[in-house]
Amino acid sequence: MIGALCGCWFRLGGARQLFPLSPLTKHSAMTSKGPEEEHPSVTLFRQYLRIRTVQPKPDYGAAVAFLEERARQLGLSCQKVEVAPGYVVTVLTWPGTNPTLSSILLNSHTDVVPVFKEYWSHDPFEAFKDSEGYIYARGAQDMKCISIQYLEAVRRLKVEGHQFPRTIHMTFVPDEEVGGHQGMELFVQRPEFQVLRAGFALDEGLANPTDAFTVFYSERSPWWVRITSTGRPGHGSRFIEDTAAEKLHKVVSSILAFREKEWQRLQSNPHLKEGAVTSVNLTKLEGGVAYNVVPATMSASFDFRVAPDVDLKAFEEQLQSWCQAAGEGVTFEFGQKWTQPQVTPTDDSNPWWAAFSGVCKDLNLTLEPEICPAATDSRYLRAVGVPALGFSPMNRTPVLLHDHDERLHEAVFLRGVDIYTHLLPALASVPALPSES
Ligand SMILES: CSCC[C@H](NC(C)=O)C(=O)O
Ligand SMILES: [Zn+2]
Ligand SMILES: [Zn+2]
Repeated sequence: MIGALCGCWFRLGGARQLFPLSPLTKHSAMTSKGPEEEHPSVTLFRQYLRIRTVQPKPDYGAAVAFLEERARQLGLSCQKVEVAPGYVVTVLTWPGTNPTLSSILLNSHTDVVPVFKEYWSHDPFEAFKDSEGYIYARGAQDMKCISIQYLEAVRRLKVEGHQFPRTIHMTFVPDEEVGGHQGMELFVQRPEFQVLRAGFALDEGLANPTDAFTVFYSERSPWWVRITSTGRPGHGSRFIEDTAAEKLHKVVSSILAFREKEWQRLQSNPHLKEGAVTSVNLTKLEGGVAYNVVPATMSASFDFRVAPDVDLKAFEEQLQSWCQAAGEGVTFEFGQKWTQPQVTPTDDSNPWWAAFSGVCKDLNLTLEPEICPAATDSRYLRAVGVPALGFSPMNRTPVLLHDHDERLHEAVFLRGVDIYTHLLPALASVPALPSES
């Protein structure tokens, strides 16, 4: 029964027949009627979504076991690299026919962000599918869909008997949602990573509510800055001079004025996208012990996201001068400071981009190349010289990552499998680069 229906689904997803139903309202036409009719790729996706890899205590063991089983089913080798105690990077490899060429790295993270269960319409770890075909789950968009799409695209291509010159590695990494410090940041420094000889990587992007697909070619640099102001303490009833609060207020005003300037720059230029300007938010205020005690120390924490074209040395000097202008005893420290922003070229001088965008053009997909406003594991890959694109093939889909009721329509998910089924042959067949001959 399932086999017969699978055949039907595969024909629907065949080459050049991608999503023949154009408007979003036609999603329901590709919806399964009941569990017995569900596409097996969707069933696999829902199984993966049920694994509780939720921060701050992800069940990584269950995810790794799931991936090992996928490797077994697909006939792929599976390597486990423990980059820190309990933090395993799982690598599934489909060898290419020409081992002298660099490889394609398909990256996804296994962890997901926490939920506020009371705000969800369905249990976020049940992977409930409603009658229209929407799958509700934490990780449905970010980014368990992509892990399964990679696996299912590879499975289809292998079943069809394809082989490509370049090796394809699928890396499944932990810890991304808390910064990747125990995941990709360590992995790229390991000999096991060097051995992969990654020439190009795909990683996560973002859903796009329009007909177009977002693709990230760079990221803003996260700078988390804590400003500490010290001043004269005393009784809350007095006019004390040189207080910590007064000086902190000055710095906060300078930074919020800068925020306003960047916001206006974004608003007034329709060619600029959010990732192209520097953003900042005041995210923490700390200090004080009682209403009537003027504290000697107060601090403010900011989440800066610095655009990739900003001179970082000059930007740090700007921070310094805002603090100095506020008075004596105002200092800053970094909670996070990324200083290696890289841009993956999006013109035909980059053969990886030519292959990626060429497939999208053939499939009639409109791309919106942008700078990622947030930070993903792509930054670690680009920093070690691997060009990377952030791509989550979800158009006509509201951006619901990290949100309540994160969900993805099964037809969009399946179309994503089709898209990778076309992308992988092109990327894994990019001819030898000058550096490889
Ligand atoms: C800077 S480490 C934290 C990483 C996190 N990534 C995402 C995608 O939300 C962020 O940008 O805040
Ligand atoms: Zn993510
Ligand atoms: Zn995330």
